Amino acid sequence: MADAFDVVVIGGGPAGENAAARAAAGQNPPLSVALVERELLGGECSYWACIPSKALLRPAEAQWLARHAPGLSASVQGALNPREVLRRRDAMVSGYKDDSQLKWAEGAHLHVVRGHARLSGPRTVRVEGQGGTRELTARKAVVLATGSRPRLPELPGLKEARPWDNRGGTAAKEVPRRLVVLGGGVVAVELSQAWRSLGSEVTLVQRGPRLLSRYEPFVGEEVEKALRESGITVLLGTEASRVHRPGGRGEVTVTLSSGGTLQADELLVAMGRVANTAEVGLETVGLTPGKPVEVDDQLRAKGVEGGWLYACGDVNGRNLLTHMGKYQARLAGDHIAGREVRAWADAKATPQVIFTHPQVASVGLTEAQALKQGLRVRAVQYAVGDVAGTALLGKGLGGTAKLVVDESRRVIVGATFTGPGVGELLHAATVAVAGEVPLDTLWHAVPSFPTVSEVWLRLLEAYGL
Ligand SMILES: Cc1cc2nc3c(=O)[nH]c(=O)nc-3n(C[C@H](O)[C@H](O)[C@H](O)COP(=O)(O)OP(=O)(O)OC[C@H]3O[C@@H](n4cnc5c(N)ncnc54)[C@H](O)[C@@H]3O)c2cc1C
Ligand SMILES: NC(=O)c1ccc[n+]([C@@H]2O[C@H](COP(=O)([O-])OP(=O)(O)OC[C@H]3O[C@@H](n4cnc5c(N)ncnc54)[C@H](O)[C@@H]3O)[C@@H](O)[C@H]2O)c1
Repeated sequence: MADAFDVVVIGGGPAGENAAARAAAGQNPPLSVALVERELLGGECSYWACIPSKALLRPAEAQWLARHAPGLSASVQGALNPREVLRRRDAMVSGYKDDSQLKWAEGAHLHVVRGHARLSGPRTVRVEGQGGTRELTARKAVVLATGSRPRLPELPGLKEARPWDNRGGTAAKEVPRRLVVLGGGVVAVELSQAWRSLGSEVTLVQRGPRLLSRYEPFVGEEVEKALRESGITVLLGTEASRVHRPGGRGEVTVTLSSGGTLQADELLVAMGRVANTAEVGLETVGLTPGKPVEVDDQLRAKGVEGGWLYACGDVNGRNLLTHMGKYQARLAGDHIAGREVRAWADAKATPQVIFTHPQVASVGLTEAQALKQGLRVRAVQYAVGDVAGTALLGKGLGGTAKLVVDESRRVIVGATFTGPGVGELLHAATVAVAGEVPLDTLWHAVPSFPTVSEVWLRLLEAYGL
């Protein structure tokens, strides 16, 4: 017999947890919500993505900042202690156990079901778990929040070489002596820097002409310079053409399109993600498996009659970021609970921090994206190192700040910062972009002296205020 709930959520990552909790709390009496998870509550982000990667990067960033502080730099010239860094990483991922998340879910009155879930028709979900198969029905809605998995390109020998993906790259117990990284996006630059800081000889291989190509051009240039300065070999415009590692262990050889070869002890593949929709029963409700689930601005799957299927987080392919998945999930949960919602921040005000040193922080459109959308924009730029607040943090730490202004409305549609700790500068920009705060009003938002935020004042002056 089927177990009936008001809502069934498939996938207990950040998106699924937030959709479930928000739906459960959104009505009086509360809706009954089942949350189905096949591995660990908390999802990829908590154990094999955001949290461990940032835990691995943090000591190196603190060391970088200290090494730029006159008076302190001489005391911090030694190497990091890899054992302690890896131990800290293990603590930050709760030893790969989800007890605390389970406690939270119970506190939020969610009914946690363990197992692999598949849609088996409209409003029905079949769960295969250790205790057998269980059929769940949803009176109001099913939320798909199954996330994404790494994309492994068709490269001869790659699969057999058993390369690291984000799991190997964040959960490894040993520091490889030599590491080759394929890709030039966010995962590639963050994890290259993390493993280099722990002592690996790192070679990063990027097919395109620059790193981090989705951001303002200075972002890739400045991160590339920092990677090279830390001893990482960066190969741009280079592709791997085959991989050889007999038995999937030991030394791995990567053949490059240029003809040369690289030898390493580990190979990390960081070439993007694929939505987890191949094995979730999409075909039983008329959707195509294997592709992201396209959604409307209420996060309902397009093409499903009755509007009972929602999709939040990486699985819908809108923005592969934890905070944006959680944003969508809050809106989906509210909509299920009967509130009017519209998800618009995805398209115009998505913030992101890349936790390299220097950090990269961006929100909204780049200048090139704004021009492509046909906006009449003017961009202004200022050196982050030229404000007193940055100089006080240390010597030679500065990066670049850039605002993209929509000239017809005199509002900011995009902002990008590089430099020390600029991630914490970003929310001001997100408020300005999402709130469409007019420049003439921003002029009266006075940044404190001497902080890095004074770069806002200089940018507005550069614009002509
Ligand atoms: C190395 C790395 C670092 C990252 N760092 C950041 C960062 O710093 N900041 C940031 O914002 N984003 C970061 N991201 C992106 C972020 O991890 C994802 O955007 C986020 O995890 C998406 O959340 P989600 O809930 O959609 O999916 P996931 O976190 O993937 O969770 C999906 C859950 O669903 C479960 N599941 C899947 N299929 C089924 C099924 N059929 N039945 C039951 N359960 C199922 C999975 O086991 C998993 O627990 C990073 C990604 C990587 C790879
Ligand atoms: N700090 C953060 O916010 C953070 C950190 C890590 C990951 N993430 C998110 O996780 C997602 C996945 O990150 P990612 O770095 O894997 O993906 P990505 O899309 O950022 O980068 C993929 C890289 O792989 C390269 N590539 C793709 N196919 C290739 C091929 N066949 N041959 C050679 N090169 C190829 C691309 O040129 C690109 O450089 C991203 O959306 C990212 O935003 C966010």
